[in-house]
Order: sequence, then structure tokens, then C-alpha cells
Amino acid sequence: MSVLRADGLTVAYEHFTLSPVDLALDAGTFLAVTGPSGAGKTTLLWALAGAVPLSDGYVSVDGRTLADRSAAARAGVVVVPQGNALVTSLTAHENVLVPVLSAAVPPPEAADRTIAALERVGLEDVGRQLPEELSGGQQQRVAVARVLAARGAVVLADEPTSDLDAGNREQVIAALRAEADRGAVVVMATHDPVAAERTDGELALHEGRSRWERALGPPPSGGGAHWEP
Ligand SMILES: Nc1ncnc2c1ncn2[C@@H]1O[C@H](COP(=O)(O)OP(=O)(O)OP(=O)(O)O)[C@@H](O)[C@H]1O
Repeated sequence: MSVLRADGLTVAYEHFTLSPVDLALDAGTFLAVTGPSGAGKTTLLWALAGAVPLSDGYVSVDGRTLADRSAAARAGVVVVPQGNALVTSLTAHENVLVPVLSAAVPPPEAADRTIAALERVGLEDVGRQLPEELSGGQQQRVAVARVLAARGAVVLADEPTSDLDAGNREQVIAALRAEADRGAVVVMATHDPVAAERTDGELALHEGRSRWERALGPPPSGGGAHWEP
């Protein structure tokens, strides 16, 4: 069971600063990060993923500081990126399967995980199709399936429902909730108030500053996920 922490996480681009963010998210937490376009949601997610250099502070998983994206990947931090980043020459099935195989999961288990992940997002019938043969929403769900099959300790999803109708949005939210129930920490950036409502708490960003729109509730056992201002 993993804990994701951000301590004084600060990012300074030339024309934008993400002011210090402090988070301590226990396994099983499903957090929404909201805010208008340009507020810093993607910057925060990629900083949590070890992919953006911090100007101050640090990110850790289970007490191990994430020095870079490779360290974060080794710690089980997986990302559904905005734009999906599917490999255009691979089928939907292969887009999900290949990362699992490259994580040294035995091929039979990797195949089982791939089929199960595609089923969880309602795409069991399109596995043989290339991304260009899929709708935008289907491509988005393949990107979600790719992360489900990876079974990460920390799942960071950047606008994973932006191209989805209401039914598919609910399916993806349910799949992310199931990831949290499995024991992952799930952080979802979203513009969608309905999607944000389905989470355990909402951290709102505005021009790089964060505040709790809805604080994380105490887990049933007490203690647990909390925010440290
Ligand atoms: N690599 C970068 N270098 C410099 N500035 C950047 C970089 N990436 C993002 N920014 C700037 O940081 C600010 C926040 O961008 P970010 O993508 O994090 O916002 P966002 O809330 O995710 O927006 P959206 O909802 O439109 O995706 C923007 O002003 C953007 O121009």
C-alpha cells in the first residue's frame, strides 16, 4: 500500500509558477485536480510523475524521492496523458499489451490483463483496430486501459474523460475508482464537475495556486489521506 507525497512541490517556468503544493495521499485515495485552462493541472500531474524538474520541494512514493521520470516509473507511477499518446502503428490491444510486457510481466498474464483492461472500458471488440480507426473517445479509453493493465501504485490521469459521453465517462470513473479500491493512489485532472464529484476530494488550481475546493474526507480507519498547507 503506497503513499504519494508532495512536499513544497514548486515548478517555475519562464511565464508561470506552480506555487508550493503539499500533499500526502494514502493508498486508496481518489483525488481530483480542477481549475481553468492554464491553471497548472498538467504541470502538477507531470511533476508528480517525475517528468517536470522542480524548482523546489520533492515528490516521494513510500518515502523514496522521485529524482526523475525513470525513478517514478520504477516506483509504479503511471500516467494517462492528455492526448492519449497511443502508438499509431500498434493496434488497441498492442498499445495496452506492449507496456505490460516491457515491464517483464509474463506473457500469459500480460495478455489476461490486456483483455480485462479493455473490457473494463468497454472496448473488448476493438482490440484489433489501429488508433486511427477508433473515435477520439475510444482512443481515450484505450489510454485508460493501458494504465489499468499496468497496475501502478500511483495513477495520474490527465483529463481522461474529456472526449467521452456520459455513459463512457461513468465507466472510466468507475475503472479509476476500482484502481483506488485495488490500493492505488489515483489523481485525476479534470474540467468536468461531474467527474470531479465522484472523487474523494478536489484540489482546485487557479493561476498556479492551489486550494481545497473539497477536502479529502478521513478514511474509515481514521488518519490517512490529508493535505498539509
Ligand atoms: N514546458 C513548459 N514550458 C513553459 N511553460 C509551460 C510549459 N508547460 C506548460 N507551461 C505553462 O504553464 C501554464 C500551465 O499549463 P498547464 O498545461 O499545466 O495548465 P492546465 O491547467 O493543465 O491547462 P489545460 O486545462 O488547458 O490543459 C501555462 O501558462 C502554460 O503555458
